[in-house]
Formats: sequence, C-alpha cells, structure tokens
Amino acid sequence: MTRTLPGVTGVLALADGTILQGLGCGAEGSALGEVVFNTAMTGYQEILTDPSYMSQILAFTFPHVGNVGVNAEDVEQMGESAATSARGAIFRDVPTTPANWRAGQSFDDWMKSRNVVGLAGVDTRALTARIRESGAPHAVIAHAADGQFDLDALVAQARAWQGLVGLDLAKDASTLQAFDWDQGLWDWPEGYPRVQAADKSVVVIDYGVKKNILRALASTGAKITVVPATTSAEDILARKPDGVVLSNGPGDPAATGEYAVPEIKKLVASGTPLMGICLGHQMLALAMGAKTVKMDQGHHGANHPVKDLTTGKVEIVSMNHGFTVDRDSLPDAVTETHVSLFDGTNCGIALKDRPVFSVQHHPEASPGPTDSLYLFGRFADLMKAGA
Ligand SMILES: NC(=O)CC[C@H](N)C(=O)O
Repeated sequence: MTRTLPGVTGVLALADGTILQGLGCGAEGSALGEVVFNTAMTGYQEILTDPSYMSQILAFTFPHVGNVGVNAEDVEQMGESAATSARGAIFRDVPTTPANWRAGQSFDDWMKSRNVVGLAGVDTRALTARIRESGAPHAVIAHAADGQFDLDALVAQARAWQGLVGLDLAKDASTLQAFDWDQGLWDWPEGYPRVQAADKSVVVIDYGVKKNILRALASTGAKITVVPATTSAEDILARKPDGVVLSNGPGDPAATGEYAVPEIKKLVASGTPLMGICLGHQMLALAMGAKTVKMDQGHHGANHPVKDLTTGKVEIVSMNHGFTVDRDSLPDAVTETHVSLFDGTNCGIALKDRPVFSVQHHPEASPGPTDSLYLFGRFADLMKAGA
C-alpha cells in the first residue's frame, strides 16, 4: 500500500524488512541491487561511472560527496561508461551547490541525467557497520519527491531478487562492436594525449572495461583494439596481437563460463602474452581450473594495501570487487603474485610456463593511487620479450 512519509523523500528498503529513511536526490524512481560501501574520499564521478558497479547500490563512507560538482572533462573523458554502472547512491550529507572552478554541473543534476537514484541524510556509518557484520544486503533504493512509497512492495522486490551470484552482466556491459583506441593517460597541462602507436598491438576483451585501462595501455605505445566480450579466441588470434587484455567488469565471473572461460583457455594455450584485471583476473583463474567465491562485503575503495610477492613491495591500490579467487584452489601451474594486506585474499597470479598474469586490483586507478601502474610496464615487457 502506498503511503506518504512526512518529510521523507528517499528510502532504502532492505530484503530483511529494514527501511532507512532520508532525503531523495538525483533521479526519481527506484533501483534494485546489492548495497556495497566504498571508502574512497575522492573520485565520485569515476566511481559512479565504473561499469563493474552494475546491479549495485553504492554507499559512500565519506560524508561529503558532490561538493565540487561535476566537470565535463572528467565525465566525458574519465567517466568510465555512460549506460551501465551503479544505479543508486547513498550519502551521509545532502550534496551541496558546487563550489569549484571546474564544475560545469551540479552533482544532483548529473545524477538525474544519468538516472542515478540518490538517498542522502542516512547514517552511513551504521549502514557500513551492518554490511561489515552481515554482508552486502539486497535492497531497493527509491526517491519520490511527493514522499509516497509502497514500502512493502519495495521490500518484496528486494527479497525476490536473485542477487549477483550466478548473474552474468559482462555481456551486457560490453561493446557490441570492435573499435580502436589511441587516447593516453591524462597529463598536465596537455590533458589526454593522442598516442602514436608503435610496433605492438593489444586486443582488449571488453567485459565492461574502464576507459583508464585503455589509456594506460595506449600510453605504453601499443595500438589498442577493443573487442566484444563474446569474441572467439580464433577471431582474436586472427588479429595477430602481441598481447591480449581481459578487462574488469560487473557480475559473477563464474557465470561467464560458456562464452568467456573456454576462449581464455585457448588464448593461454596460444602462448600470447596476456594480462587480466579484476573480472579478467577472476576469469583467468577459472580458466586455469581455480575457483571463485562471493565475498561477504567485498573490497571497494582507493587505499587498500596489496603486497607484490615477487618484489616484496607494498602498493596502495584502488579496489572494486565482490568476488574473489579462492587461493587454495590455485593449481600448480599458477603462482600467487599479490595478496591483500587487509584480509589475505588473493590479489594476483602468474603462470609458471606462460607470459600470463593478472591482478584483482585496479592498476589504472581512476580513481585512486597509481602505485600499480608499473603492471602495464610489466605487460609491455612480456610483449617485448615475445617479439
Ligand atoms: N571490478 C571488477 O572487475 C569486478 C569483478 C567482479 N564483478 C566482482 O565483483 O568481483
């Protein structure tokens, strides 16, 4: 039954019946997903446009989000995808009128234009503590300016959702057509340069790729071609790439089984240098015979410590994943190369007899620190060695 909640224009209805009440912002309407918290203090434009957040609702632990508004350069150039990303966002404070020389639009208007349903004025610390204790809940976020909500229907919708386990979203986040990419990493004062490709060529399989991965690869000097998630290994190898990259992406890696993992096996067998990032890391592990599992709360932030076991160095990294590679299931052919210093989960693997490696974290940052950018150099070195 629809009823009016006085002074309330936004709610979060959890599958267990809990209702958080606050003020709606951004788009009106409702969105269904899994609620995760992100601890990054900056980079809300990049976070809310990361395709890997499809079917998720983001709760920002940093209380003041949106204060510097939105700028076209970051949206057009660093916005990671227009169509597919988080549909809902939760904030402690109501986003204010922007005060920044780069702001071209208010955060609220931008959320409206991207159809992101926002909820502000809720106790995000309590929500975060709850997720830490009992895992990421299924929920519906709703914004209605007239304050009318059918709470029972929202809870029922959250309860009926199957959740992310078994859900394949990579195909939906992928490009449908192959395209070339020649934009490099942002640099002051030039901005985004066009990169003159040298002699190496890389095929990126797009499972929901972040643009900054493409930029980081282009900045190694390679010619970049992006292909759809369902492209066969034969079609990829016919392009005679010097290297292949398996991108990040949304959803359950194990649900991509039929169209992705068997093709990745063939790519590994071909001896072509290969690099996987996040979902690509998980799918490479599956292709090698390892298992992936759902985490309770996942890793979503921009200051996670990860150790590179091959050098002993610790890097502070950007993270966004809710599934993880079960390190105990790694076969003998695989070495563990990186580990999370937060909880000891696997963050990287390399094959012992092939020029193939992958990482769970995000060397392309966007947002976050660039400590792990060296991994693109490691990949370029593998391609050089294979020449
Ligand atoms: N950023 C990613 O590629 C995320 C991978 C996967 N969807 C996960 O949640 O673990």
